[in-house]
Amino acid sequence: MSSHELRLEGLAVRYGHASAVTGLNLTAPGGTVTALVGPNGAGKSSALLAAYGSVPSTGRVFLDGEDVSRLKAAARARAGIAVVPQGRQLFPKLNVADNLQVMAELLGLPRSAVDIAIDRFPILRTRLKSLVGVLSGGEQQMLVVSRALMGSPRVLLLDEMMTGLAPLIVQELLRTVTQLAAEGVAVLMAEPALGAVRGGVARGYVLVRGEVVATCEDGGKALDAVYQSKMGVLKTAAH
Ligand SMILES: Nc1ncnc2c1ncn2[C@@H]1O[C@H](COP(=O)(O)OP(=O)(O)OP(=O)(O)O)[C@@H](O)[C@H]1O
Repeated sequence: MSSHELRLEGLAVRYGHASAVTGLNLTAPGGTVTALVGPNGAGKSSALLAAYGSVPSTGRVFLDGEDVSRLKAAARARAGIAVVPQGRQLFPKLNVADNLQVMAELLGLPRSAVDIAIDRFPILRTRLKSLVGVLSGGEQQMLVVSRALMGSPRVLLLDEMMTGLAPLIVQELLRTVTQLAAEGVAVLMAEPALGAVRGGVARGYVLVRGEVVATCEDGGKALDAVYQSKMGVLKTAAH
């Protein structure tokens, strides 16, 4: 079983004159879940989308040591980087099976890949012909995770995956994600607060205004404490 790695070196994202991410250095090794925590607007989504290749950036992105910075998003997806985007980006007027088929085609996978993806969460099989727009938030998120895993990715980027979901769904998704990490997938999870997922996180980075202000290798609980203390300092400084 091989363990994968995502490495970002000097990653920077700008929107016009505004800087969203500045010189981000980060490593997400397989075997564990790495978190990227930070308040709204910190640049978490921008960093993940830049790693995936769907927003322009400077700096370098390495997948298992290989520089993929020059590849477009579709090529990075085929190389093994998958994303669960904030807002899910499903096709609400297509059914569950057809949403998965779109990704199968993007990745050049056979029709059987759709069946395998559906079986990842049993509830999806019962909703196969349902339009995605009528699924619950939890069902939609399971579909997005199944879709992200279709190409057996080496790197999995999760952008606020747990926001607004019921605790039972959060725990089910967290089990799936920690299992994938244990199998060697490099998992990078961006969240504005660790909350219920603390237990699944092994290490992480605190991002504020596009910059890493702290790192932690001692588990989710310790990372949360570091994050809280950084936010406290920022609040105090603002007063
Ligand atoms: N498409 C865009 N055009 C212009 N500015 C943007 C765009 N996307 C994000 N930004 C800005 O970049 C900064 C970082 O946003 P980003 O969404 O990456 O942060 P975030 O940490 O993911 O926040 P959130 O939790 O609110 O999604 C913010 O100031 C945001 O307003």
